[in-house]
Amino acid sequence: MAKKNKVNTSQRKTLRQKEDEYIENLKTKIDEYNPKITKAKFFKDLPISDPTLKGLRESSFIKLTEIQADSIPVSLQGHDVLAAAKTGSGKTLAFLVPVIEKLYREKWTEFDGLGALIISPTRELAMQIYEVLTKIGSRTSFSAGLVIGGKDVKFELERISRINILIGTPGRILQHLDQAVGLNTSNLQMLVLDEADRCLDMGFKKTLDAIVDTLSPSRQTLLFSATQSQSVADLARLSLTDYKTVGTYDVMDGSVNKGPSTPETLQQSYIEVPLADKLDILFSFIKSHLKCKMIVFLSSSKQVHFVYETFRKMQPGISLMHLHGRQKQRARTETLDKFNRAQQVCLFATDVVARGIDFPAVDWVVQVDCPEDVDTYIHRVGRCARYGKKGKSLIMLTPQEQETFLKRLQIRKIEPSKLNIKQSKKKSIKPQLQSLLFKDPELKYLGQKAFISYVRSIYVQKDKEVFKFDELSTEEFAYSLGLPGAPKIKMKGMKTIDQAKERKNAPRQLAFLSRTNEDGEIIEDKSKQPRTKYDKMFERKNQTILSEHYLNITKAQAQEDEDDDFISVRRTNHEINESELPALTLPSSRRAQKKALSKKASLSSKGNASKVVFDDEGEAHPVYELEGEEEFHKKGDAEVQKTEFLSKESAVMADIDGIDKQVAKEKKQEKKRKRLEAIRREMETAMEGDLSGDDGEGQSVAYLGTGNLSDDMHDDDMSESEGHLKKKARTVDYSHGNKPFSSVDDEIIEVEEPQTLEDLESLTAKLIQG
Ligand SMILES: Nc1ncnc2c1ncn2[C@@H]1O[C@H](COP(=O)(O)OP(=O)(O)OP(=O)(O)O)[C@@H](O)[C@H]1O
Repeated sequence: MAKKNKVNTSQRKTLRQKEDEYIENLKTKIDEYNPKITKAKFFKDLPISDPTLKGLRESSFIKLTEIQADSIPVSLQGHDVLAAAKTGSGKTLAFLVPVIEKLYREKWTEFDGLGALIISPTRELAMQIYEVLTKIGSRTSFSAGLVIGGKDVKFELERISRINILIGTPGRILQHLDQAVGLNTSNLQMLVLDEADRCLDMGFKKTLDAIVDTLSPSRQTLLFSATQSQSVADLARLSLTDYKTVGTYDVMDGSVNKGPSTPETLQQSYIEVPLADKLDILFSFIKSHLKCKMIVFLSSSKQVHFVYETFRKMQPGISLMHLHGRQKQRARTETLDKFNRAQQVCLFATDVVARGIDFPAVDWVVQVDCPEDVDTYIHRVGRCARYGKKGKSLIMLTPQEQETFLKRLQIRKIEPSKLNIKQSKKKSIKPQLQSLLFKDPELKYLGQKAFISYVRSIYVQKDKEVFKFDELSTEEFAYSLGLPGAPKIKMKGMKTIDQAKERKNAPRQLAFLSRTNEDGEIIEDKSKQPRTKYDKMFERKNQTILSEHYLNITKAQAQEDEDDDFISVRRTNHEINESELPALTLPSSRRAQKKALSKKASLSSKGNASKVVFDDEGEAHPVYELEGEEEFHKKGDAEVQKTEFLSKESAVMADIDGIDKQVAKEKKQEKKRKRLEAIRREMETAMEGDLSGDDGEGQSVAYLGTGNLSDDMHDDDMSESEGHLKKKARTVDYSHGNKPFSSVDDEIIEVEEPQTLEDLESLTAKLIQG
């Protein structure tokens, strides 16, 4: 329902004049503000407009944090800013307030197009910034857009041209700049690079350079990060002009080191743990902190997945969640939402949430795997002890990592205290893990993947003084995950590859010779032979060998495994143990080679050509070996022996049959599961429709104050129709009604409160059309 409050021309003129005067007054106050003399304590002390102040107050932001007090006045004065401040110190507001204010002072309207661009490294962070912006900007009239996912260009073209403040991830923004004619940056007033260090770490350097290249040099740029590095300094040189530095500095040239980059309210500790005991310690830790909210960092998605799945089965007594980059955006958003609301919960995560995300009231950050560097450490622990609140962190360091990593921390003035584990609290979960993996081939598969990704992560680490690949106790580590043995891993460029090459280049026949047994017979590659039923039986009985079913799962999942070209798993048991082979060496001289290959030599090595079979103990017997008659009769009546033999054999056959049926059933179930999964995925894609182009990511465009993003992004199990039924009617004032000086006719549009991203989109469309 649209109402119209009529304002006549002269009233409008007066309002416009008042607005101009108000803005001029604001500009004077900004120019007169001397940060060296005045240090504002409250937002109200700053030269900022009433609508922003109201938005801040309504969101309970009254007092300034240090970085806000230091940087906002400088940014308001129009300088480029390079700001570094500790995690959780309030950097988001430090750049959002100047952004809103700049557009306000410029009397920006939807017709002026893009006024500010905010780039953040991850989608979660972009959403968080968007959410804060919609809160504090609720009293302004700018439109804000979030671009974090795939989208049909035509759909975006219509909307993006009317966005005033665009927030997004680097790749997505560049795509827009490349494709969307509607995204016109010629008018851009401000560029914000949030978590610049993280953007660079994630390999966005070129993308950022390309974005910066397309923007007008007259824009103002704010560059924020929690840690400083040479690459941030380089980026600053390229993207900032005549900039002011604000906040803490660490290791930059000519910079001042103002102390540790971690919050004072954070109590940090470390513990020395052999790699193979980490999960035991982690489980005990969780069990003794059931009333806490904690984030547990592991180095890869596969480890997160494995630990989450196994710990869930062992039920430590606290709600468990997991979050990593390989999950769909929808699942990630949902988990973030649930974690934020929960009070006692343990979240297993990768570094995808290490930076920037503002989790409320986290008590503990536990780093099970050593971070790649001190910056990552700082960001991880920064998920707690935010905005002056207390928090605790624990890092597990292996004896190999400990000394050097502690030194690295010390250089940055971070000195965690040592914790010792009480012997009474130590409890091994290895037997439980082994039993779980024994029973469930999928868990075993996850365990193998976790093993590989950890070993791989150590191999690829840059800091070889901390991460000592050669000192990894792989067998013990595999055992600690519940695996029967360490999967064989081949790393590109390692010795084994060279050895393989050497072997490959040797004359073929000689290579065969080197694989002959003591009898001169060639040991054939079993995998090339057709597998008999008995081979299969053996595979099933022997738990250390992959079953058919298990192999099927591994094949199916291997396709999605990015590591495959880098490393390959092979079960130890499938390998011929070279040390057990006869010590044959390749003849070195040509003469010796010729001799070795001569027919005579070959025949002499083969010995007697009569056929033999081997018993369970490996003893050779002639193929037809009849039992002595006397011995046979000693065993009892022939008829009874026959019956016994038949019943024994039929019992064996029944067993085998049972196993075969089970395998067939499992195969069928697996097929069904995959079919259902495919249908589910299709349905999801269909439901996401236009909203989600390539990978389920979303995009939204909305006028500020149109609702809470997390609500909008939240996707309940509820069906779409149910979702619509639940909508509440809500009135959104899209005019300048709340602004002290309005230049547009007051107009009220009644809209439904958005529940989902789709709702938010359609609401935006309505507003734009309106
Ligand atoms: N002036 C303020 N008054 C009250 N709370 C504030 C204020 N500024 C920020 N906060 C709160 O402090 C928390 C941390 O803020 P923010 O996420 O902006 O920190 P950050 O410096 O960006 O951290 P990180 O480096 O980890 O991204 C948030 O919950 C935010 O709401």
